[in-house]
Amino acid sequence: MTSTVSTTPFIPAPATPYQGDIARYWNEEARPVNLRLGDVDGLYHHHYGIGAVDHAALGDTADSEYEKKLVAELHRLESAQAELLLDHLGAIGRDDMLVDAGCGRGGSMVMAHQRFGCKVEGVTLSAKQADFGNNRARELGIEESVHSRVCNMLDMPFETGQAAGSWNNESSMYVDLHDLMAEHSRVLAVGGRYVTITGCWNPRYGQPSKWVSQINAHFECNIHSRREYLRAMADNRLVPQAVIDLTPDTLPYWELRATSSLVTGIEEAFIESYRDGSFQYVLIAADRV
Ligand SMILES: C[S@@+](CC[C@H](N)C(=O)[O-])C[C@H]1O[C@@H](n2cnc3c(N)ncnc32)[C@H](O)[C@@H]1O
Ligand SMILES: CC(C)=CCC/C(C)=C/COP(=O)(O)OP(=O)(O)O
Ligand SMILES: [Mg+2]
Repeated sequence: MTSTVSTTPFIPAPATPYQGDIARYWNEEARPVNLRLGDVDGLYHHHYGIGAVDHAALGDTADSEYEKKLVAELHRLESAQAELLLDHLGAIGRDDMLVDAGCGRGGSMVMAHQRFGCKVEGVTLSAKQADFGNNRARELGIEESVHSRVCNMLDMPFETGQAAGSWNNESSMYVDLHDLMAEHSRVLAVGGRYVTITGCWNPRYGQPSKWVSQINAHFECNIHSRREYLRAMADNRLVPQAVIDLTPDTLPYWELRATSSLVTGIEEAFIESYRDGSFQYVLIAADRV
């Protein structure tokens, strides 16, 4: 009798039915706006962009190459967003370990490794995304350093104090924030840095606006308020070192995206909620004390 060795990594059962739905959502996701942008240079993101549009680079809308330039410009702005997140991780050495909680297809992880030379561990609920990220890492010859796995970010297989830095890039709206900050606080070394870039509803508006409800329905997520982020961090030894309102910096991305053939239908909700002040795009960097 011969024994067979499975090469398929163990995929844990979802912790909740909701997490099962989210795993399915990302396993089925294949929007051209994400794949076409990633194809520009092989960094695949599932987050949005920041910074001014380079109109000189875009050129004339009548140009036959315009759509290609538009895709490259949207991608440049998305990578600029990830660069800003990495800027806030502080001094990271080659021997350090970083954690990307909700890593998607792994674009930010590759950028982190290219910048710091360190090990980067990613977790996602989607087996398809983890495979995609690991395949990209293999293609780049960095699979020893950049690794994705299917895992709940609220229960990560890392030792207490193991990480020098950790982040959520548009992935915190799928979980309870107290549970999330407790888990980051656990895996981070004292003196380590946590960074999130997220969309959050603005307590000054009162309650989530109709646009925020529309975004929640579109992505099956549950956007938190800015207040909830700060409270969950404060309760878990994460002390904000920077809170940056990126709303004015992300609007040009959305206004440009709304003119492209790759629109998905959610552009109006982002543009209107950023404009009416009910929704904000923020970066929060916090020290683990
Ligand atoms: C919008 S994507 C962001 C991906 C990535 N951070 C990026 O910037 O490209 C959201 C990600 O969060 C992940 N996610 C949601 N809930 C999660 C959970 N409980 N544990 C691990 N990952 C989760 C999804 O699997 C998906 O990869
Ligand atoms: C800021 C907020 C509220 C984000 C919600 C999480 C989310 C789905 C981010 C973008 O993913 P994506 O890149 O797959 O989306 P799209 O297809 O719209 O580009
Ligand atoms: Mg996208």
